[in-house]
Amino acid sequence: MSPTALTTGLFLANADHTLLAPGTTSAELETFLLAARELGVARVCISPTLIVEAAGPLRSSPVQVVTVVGFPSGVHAAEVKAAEAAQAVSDGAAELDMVVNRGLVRAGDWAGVEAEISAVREAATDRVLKVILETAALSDAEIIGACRAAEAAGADFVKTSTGFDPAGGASVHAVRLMADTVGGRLGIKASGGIRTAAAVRELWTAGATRFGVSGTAAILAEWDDTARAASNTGSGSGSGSGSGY
Ligand SMILES: O=C[C@H](O)COP(=O)(O)O
Repeated sequence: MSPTALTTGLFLANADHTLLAPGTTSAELETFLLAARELGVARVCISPTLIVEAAGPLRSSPVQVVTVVGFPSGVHAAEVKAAEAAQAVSDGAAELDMVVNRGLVRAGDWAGVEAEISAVREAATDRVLKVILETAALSDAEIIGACRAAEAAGADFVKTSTGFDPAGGASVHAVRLMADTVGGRLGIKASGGIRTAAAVRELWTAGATRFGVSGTAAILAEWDDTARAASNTGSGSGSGSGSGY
């Protein structure tokens, strides 16, 4: 099934405009948030210690806050990730992007992977939960296993990448594999190294339903809705489900 054409509006509704650089100052955060309002993105993804501070610049705007848990390595104890998630909920995050413990994934310890995702799920029962797999550092079998564990633990999305790992970011191959495994039941967030409108369209066609992008302004600057016919010719498994999963 071909996905719905990805218009500017649909992209904005499914974009998590991202600023996760360590060392971000209050002034940089405010500039970023005001730009996010101008761009019209549905959400911003920021570091957990900045959530409370973001409330001021986002006041009276529909922009929601996404934050990260166990970021970027994922090698935190499940209890620590759960506590971090609980704090983020209390601070006002609408969505949580947790980094999975990649060592557990590579060891094939699916019960362990499911247990740590479940711990975060229980700490944030009414928030959208995404599980970052760092797909560029995993084999296909590991990606499939991690997607299944995320689904079993009650996650809402699986997400390709932190954007900070030397192994790389989102790929069409990984997104297609994730979509083939849990697409239609879980959302698929592509993130890390997505710099062009063409890349966004390609990932959408492969099955991505959400985009984590720091270069949102540059992507929008070159966006051309008349190119949407081209995005409809792919044979990916994307659900094209708008702002849902
Ligand atoms: O989670 C989102 C990523 O950190 C964004 O990566 P990027 O800066 O390469 O767009």
